[in-house]
Amino acid sequence: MLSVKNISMHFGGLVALNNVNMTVKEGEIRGLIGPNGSGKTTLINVITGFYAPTKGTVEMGENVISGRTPNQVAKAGLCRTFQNINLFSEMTALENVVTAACIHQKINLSSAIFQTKALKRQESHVYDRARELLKFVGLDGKENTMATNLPYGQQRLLEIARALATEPKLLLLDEPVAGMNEQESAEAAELVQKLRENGKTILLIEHHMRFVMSLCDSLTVLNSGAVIAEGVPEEIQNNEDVINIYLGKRGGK
Ligand SMILES: Nc1ncnc2c1ncn2[C@@H]1O[C@H](COP(=O)(O)OP(=O)(O)OP(=O)(O)O)[C@@H](O)[C@H]1O
Repeated sequence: MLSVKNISMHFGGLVALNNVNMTVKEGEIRGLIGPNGSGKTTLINVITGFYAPTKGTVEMGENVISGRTPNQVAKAGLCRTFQNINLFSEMTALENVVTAACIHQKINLSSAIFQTKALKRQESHVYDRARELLKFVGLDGKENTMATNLPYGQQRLLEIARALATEPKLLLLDEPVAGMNEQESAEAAELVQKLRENGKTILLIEHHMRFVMSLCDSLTVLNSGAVIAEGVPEEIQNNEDVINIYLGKRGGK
């Protein structure tokens, strides 16, 4: 579904990514791990169109998406959540999801001015879908709560609902459980499982090793901008290079 081909990214003289290759298969949960500064965020920014790579291509199915804008990438079926919460804090939970859903709506000027029946039908469909998504992530009853007034764990769930509103084929979750307590991360793990059962393909960047190892079908490990290992969680846990550069350092929490 997603193919990262020979991607390099240079910032001046600094080589943040060096010839990275990665394939994410339809329906899988792929983990992307690596120590701080290994290039995970840079790779995500390349995949989602925030950076144009110095070299290489990113493809979604048959389409080349590298070099396109984040909006165009979202329209091609790839949506992300952010490491730091990136919600519209002065909007309600429902409004946050509705706003994201609008990228798929084709509203022409005359129907907006004349408030046609078709437009009203479209609007009511968007609101229904947004309510459904809030329920799916466990936020039913919170529709009218301001995003900023939700507890931290629920704000992260709202981010996921908002990403889902763009109907992505591939959902990219950037450190979804960062800052969550154990109970919240267990709930987030259940949600990610539920997403997979619903046919979503997921690329997950996360430092929380137990979360990653229990959820992912396969993992890609980056170190100093290069892929040093790929495989199922058990292979990665037993890979000596990985143990030395990453799990060993962090004690595999
Ligand atoms: N916009 C930028 N300009 C210059 N250097 C950058 C930029 N973004 C990232 N880098 C550098 O690229 C390298 C990879 O950083 P990156 O943030 O991608 O790593 P990471 O694996 O996501 O780290 P973390 O786990 O701490 O988020 C680092 O040396 C970083 O300083």
